[in-house]
Amino acid sequence: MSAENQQPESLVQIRDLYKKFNISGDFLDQLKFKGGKIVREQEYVHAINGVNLDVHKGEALCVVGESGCGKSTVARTVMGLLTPSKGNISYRGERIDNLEDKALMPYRKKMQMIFQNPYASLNPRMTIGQTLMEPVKLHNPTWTPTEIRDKVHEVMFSVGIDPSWGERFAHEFSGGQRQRISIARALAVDPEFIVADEPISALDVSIQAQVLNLMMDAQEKRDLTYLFITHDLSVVEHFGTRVAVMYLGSLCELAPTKSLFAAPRHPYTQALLSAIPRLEDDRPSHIKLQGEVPTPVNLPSGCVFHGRCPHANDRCKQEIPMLIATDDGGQVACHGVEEGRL
Ligand SMILES: Nc1ncnc2c1ncn2[C@@H]1O[C@H](COP(=O)(O)OP(=O)(O)OP(=O)(O)O)[C@@H](O)[C@H]1O
Repeated sequence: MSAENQQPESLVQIRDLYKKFNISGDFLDQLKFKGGKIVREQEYVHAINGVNLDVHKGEALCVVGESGCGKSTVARTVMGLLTPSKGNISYRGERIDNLEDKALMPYRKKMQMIFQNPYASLNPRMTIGQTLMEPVKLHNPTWTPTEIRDKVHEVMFSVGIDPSWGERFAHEFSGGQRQRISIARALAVDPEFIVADEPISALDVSIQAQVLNLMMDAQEKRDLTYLFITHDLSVVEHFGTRVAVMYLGSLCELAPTKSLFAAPRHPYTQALLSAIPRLEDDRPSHIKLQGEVPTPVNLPSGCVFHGRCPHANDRCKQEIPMLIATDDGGQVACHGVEEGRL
């Protein structure tokens, strides 16, 4: 088989994933007076609703969408920080969402996470050296102190933090430097896969590009795979191999980055992209969506986007669209595209 016909290797598999959060409050909050009787009612936020997604080895898969669409919940569920309400997560074909702590250890070494806020994610009572040494020791129990120190120095150097600063505390560093240290902590255990949840959005605009370049550099040198959560489409255009677009807990489109920006298929993706300021004259005019995103407590019937979609018909109001394959190797969940109307 020629190289271009080969299927990409799937590193992480997200299957039929649902996550709902119980927001009913305590027992007394749940009691409601209805039809002359007291009844107990539970309320849920339906944060993820049937997401299927594969992360390919070596890619940077960006997940985009407006605030509250479920991006972070996908990231946290993949990392085992949240338990799926339904569905499962596999790593190289092995299910990991139901593993006990001990069985999960080898995967914790392979899978690392970088968080949005470098101020909150570093322990203020530990020196940077201690912060970086801790995971190296944990995941390499047979290593000598010299091997551990060498590894810490190597990752500090690779993220542009002087290894001689190991005795300093997190508060002695700027936001950009702290995020570099968080990246170093993730890299210190030689992971294969990194989930980065809005890793640059808390940083000054002037240093966002530096941190992004650092992550791209690390990807190339260390053969990393990223699941990159962001609301910033200009970041995606530079960083992403493929893009997954989410709306109200569902995946509406998945496509190679170039195709998505050149020819978005889903009406929601088209509206999102039309909002990016561009210099070219041929840019599509801004598509202004009607109304607000509905509440994830009471999901709309049919396509979750139908209430705001300029192309919705009766079928869209009733039937949930399935993801269908597109010519460019992507997928789109839209009745209009499937019917050839769009
Ligand atoms: N622990 C929780 N309890 C209740 N609701 C939650 C919880 N975590 C997330 N949610 C809700 O789930 C939905 C999805 O949240 P999530 O943080 O995944 O979205 P997001 O796309 O990452 O948004 P943002 O970019 O603002 O972080 C939102 O409605 C959010 O309020």
